[in-house]
Amino acid sequence: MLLECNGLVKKYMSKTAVDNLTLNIERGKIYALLGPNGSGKTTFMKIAAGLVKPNSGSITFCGNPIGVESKKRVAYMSTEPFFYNYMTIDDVGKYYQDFFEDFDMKRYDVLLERMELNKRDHAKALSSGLAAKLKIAATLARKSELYMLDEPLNGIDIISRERVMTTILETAGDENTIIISSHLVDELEKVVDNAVFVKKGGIVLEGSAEQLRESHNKSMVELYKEIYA
Ligand SMILES: Nc1ncnc2c1ncn2[C@@H]1O[C@H](COP(=O)(O)OP(=O)(O)OP(=O)(O)O)[C@@H](O)[C@H]1O
Repeated sequence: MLLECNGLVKKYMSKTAVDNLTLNIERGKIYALLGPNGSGKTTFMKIAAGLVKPNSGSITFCGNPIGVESKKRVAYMSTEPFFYNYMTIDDVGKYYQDFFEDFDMKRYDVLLERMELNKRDHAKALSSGLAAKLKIAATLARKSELYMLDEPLNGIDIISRERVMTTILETAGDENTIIISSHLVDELEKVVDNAVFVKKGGIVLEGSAEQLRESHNKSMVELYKEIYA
């Protein structure tokens, strides 16, 4: 198992963001992490990325606790901006290269081309959609075993979304694992292997997307509406 979580709890003061979450993530699969605003998706990803410590429960990556070693092998893309105002797109690549041993500049160049981004442009001058594409390019340029992308399609126009999703899947490769959180269930439905429905910090439904569709005789969009309406 790539990631094993047992009874994870994370509280922010009196607010329980992740509540007794138990989940196994398998290698080589694509996961949709689904749930309404405030359901705990980001907090879970931050725990798995080693940025937030759970109050209780356990989480391991390849059998070892989350820490310095796992951080080298896990690429996490947050919803927050990550570059400084002075940076060009070229600088963003160099900055990432300094931070991450697995960052591949050639791969970054290919991704920039796919995303129609120019290395000389200033990151702060990009439209929100282009800035979203830059974040994806920088994250995917790492040769990681687990990619966790928090709302990667936010701000990206409907025409580009399919191309961006294809780029994500092709770049990550079949042997690696992707967890994508999104509200755009219909966009994910076409591409994911597994779906995890989160509500109030816990998992309410989880499994292979195909099996969930078959056993409930509903699309993921219909299931989503049923669970959260
Ligand atoms: N740093 C923080 N301090 C206090 N409360 C927080 C903090 N981060 C998250 N929370 C709270 O924890 C809960 C879960 O938040 P989280 O961001 O994990 O949800 P989410 O499912 O990712 O939501 P969204 O879809 O809106 O991004 C929310 O109620 C949120 O207000």
